Amino acid sequence: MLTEAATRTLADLPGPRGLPGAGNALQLKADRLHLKLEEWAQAHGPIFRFAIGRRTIVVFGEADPINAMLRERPDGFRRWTEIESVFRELGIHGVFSSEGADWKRQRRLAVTALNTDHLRRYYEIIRACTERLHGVLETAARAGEPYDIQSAFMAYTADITAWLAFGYDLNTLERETELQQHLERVLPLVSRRISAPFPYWRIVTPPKDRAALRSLAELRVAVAQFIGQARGRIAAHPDEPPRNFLESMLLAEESYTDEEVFGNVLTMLLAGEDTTAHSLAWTSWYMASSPALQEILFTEARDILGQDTHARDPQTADRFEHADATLRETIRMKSAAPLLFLEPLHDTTVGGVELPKGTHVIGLSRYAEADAADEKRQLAFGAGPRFCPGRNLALLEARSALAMLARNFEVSLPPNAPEVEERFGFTMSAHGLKVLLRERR
Ligand code: HEM
Repeated sequence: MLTEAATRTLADLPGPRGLPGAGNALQLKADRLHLKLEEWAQAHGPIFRFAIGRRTIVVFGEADPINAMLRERPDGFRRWTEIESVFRELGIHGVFSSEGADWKRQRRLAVTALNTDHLRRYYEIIRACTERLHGVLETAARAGEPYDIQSAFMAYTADITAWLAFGYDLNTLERETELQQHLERVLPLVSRRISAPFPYWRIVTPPKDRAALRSLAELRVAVAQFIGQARGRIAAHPDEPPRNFLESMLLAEESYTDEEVFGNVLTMLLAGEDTTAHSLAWTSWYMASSPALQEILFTEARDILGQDTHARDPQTADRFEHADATLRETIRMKSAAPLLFLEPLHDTTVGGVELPKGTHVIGLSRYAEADAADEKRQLAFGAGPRFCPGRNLALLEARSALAMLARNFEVSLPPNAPEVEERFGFTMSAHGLKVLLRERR
């Protein structure tokens, strides 16, 4: 347990002035939450408090106390209670939203499914999706119109995650499918509900929520298909060991409920799609904004790939040092997860502040990272026992896509394009990003 001496209580902390009853709720927009909190950290210092309705929230913007809390899980800290209840109510409750013993069991399977050996054995999946992505970008380049590259990256990451974690080839890259639009609506819904001052959805369902709930219902139908296929494969080859996360859940001795299997399939899709796709989208924005960076990435890709369009094996994918460094720096500056939601399970003290059990805490991972040059203290993928198990997959698939992009296309921003904005919807996306692509020979 954290045992430092407390010098301040919650009441002693600085913070923005709010209104009686509403607190600071009226100063916050759900889709710009991270920007407002970072602005308040500048104004009030790295540890401050604000309120949404009657709920006081303590914000930490320094790497050390955030790291300390993350490392105290699962016994000292948990994710916000609302994360579990909202995910559970929406039927997407899995390893991300679980706690305690439930989390431990699911975590083991997730880590095994996403471990480096497994990924390298199945690199062919990443390669095939990179080749498809190349085809899709080629068509966009020939059309010559401003192009929504973030959607293409979303299809790319959804296809890889589904194929690797469930053995199911969605092929949203090449097939007309609405699955991706459905996926895109779910995390913003989660975000609205978690940060709501009260459970508004018990009283009224706004149109945005209704659309997201319809999407969730469609996703459940699609997920039932993956599970049906996996059960079919297991029945046909009963002696073979599980080949992926879904088969491990279906074959595990300690059986998983249908709700847990569903929840985890959706959790993996949601965790694996947005984060990596947004990071790739921001990287393409940096490329489009910096001809010098683009030249470095192109030269590296041409030197390694020659006339080939993409990396055909994991050893080649590992050679793109500049692409890797660009991705890591992008993930640091344009963090897909700029807010980490924590809650102490006992009364405790962090950063000299007394935190009673159940206090809502937010860690500003990007803001805190600005002073965390040491990679061990960086927070873009979290830290401690709940560190992102998909980090290596994210970096491998992103490297493969970025090397392909840099080798085959020049990326630019359309003339007079509106400014690209950071938007928060549980993950942080590049809102309004459109690029022009030109094929390289
Ligand atoms: C650039 C890409 C990604 C970023 C920035 C990212 C970031 C994060 C962060 C910050 C967390 C919370 C960690 C913590 O609480 O300490 C997390 C958790 C998680 N991520 Fe990722 N992630 C990425 C890609 C992926 C991918 C590709 C997958 C899987 C396909 C994935 C699966 C998960 C899961 C299952 C959890 C929950 C772990 C747990 O609660 O034990 N992530 N990720």
